[in-house]
Amino acid sequence: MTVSSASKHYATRSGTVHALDRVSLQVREGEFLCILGPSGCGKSTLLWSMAGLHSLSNGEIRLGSDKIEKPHPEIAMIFQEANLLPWRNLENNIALPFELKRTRPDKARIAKLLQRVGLAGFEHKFPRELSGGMQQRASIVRSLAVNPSVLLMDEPFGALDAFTRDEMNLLIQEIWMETGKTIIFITHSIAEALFLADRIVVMSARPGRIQEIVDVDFPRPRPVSIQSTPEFIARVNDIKAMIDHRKA
Ligand SMILES: Nc1ncnc2c1ncn2[C@@H]1O[C@H](COP(=O)(O)OP(=O)(O)OP(=O)(O)O)[C@@H](O)[C@H]1O
Repeated sequence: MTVSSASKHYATRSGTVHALDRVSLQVREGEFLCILGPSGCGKSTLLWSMAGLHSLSNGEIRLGSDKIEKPHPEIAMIFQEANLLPWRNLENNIALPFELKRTRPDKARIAKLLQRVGLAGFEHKFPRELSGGMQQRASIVRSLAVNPSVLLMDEPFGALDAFTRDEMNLLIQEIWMETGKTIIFITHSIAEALFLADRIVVMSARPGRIQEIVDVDFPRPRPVSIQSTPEFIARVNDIKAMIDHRKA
């Protein structure tokens, strides 16, 4: 995916908000890219534009030769909230993207994915009967069921408790290693970005710009315990200093 000089202004009652300023980025096929930055730096604006859910004021985003101006079948998005429909059971929630595309749900693929994320046997449960982590796993299945090549994740685990978040980070790492999908993942957490990413895009606050792109080369699979190693902590501090320095 290629982002070329993407800028976004929002017109509000109190004036124009300059949310993104000439952001250019080449996302490599199959990479795990994390976007890290303070609240309000335009991370969601950038991701939503990549999903074709927001239009840019200037610049363009492409997947291969396709210009992204509306949702694209190869690009799926996962939000902070699982956004399952409360009146549908899991199976019918996962079937929704197929219904929208007027195609038949790929039952074999869905069963495999449910098994993969530990939700086999829960097909007939309703969202209220599931924990937050389980709901988010279901939303991952819903996104992967249509087999997109790019998965956009907007702080998907931000609302979960620390243990569930660790579990979900391990799961998404495994899924990424197994499927080779391109994942673009927004987070506020330096540790989460370092745990997951091949590269971290550090953004600066308004107007949102790319401050720095950091390569992360810890070998995979990365265990949760890597986060307490001196090397990991040193990298967290490096990025923290980069962000603090920018504020000064
Ligand atoms: N629809 C909108 N109308 C007006 N201003 C908006 C709109 N959406 C976002 N903004 C503003 O644009 C800026 C960037 O917002 P955005 O949500 O992209 O940032 P973010 O980095 O994702 O923030 P957070 O981490 O808090 O979710 C913010 O100042 C926000 O208030």
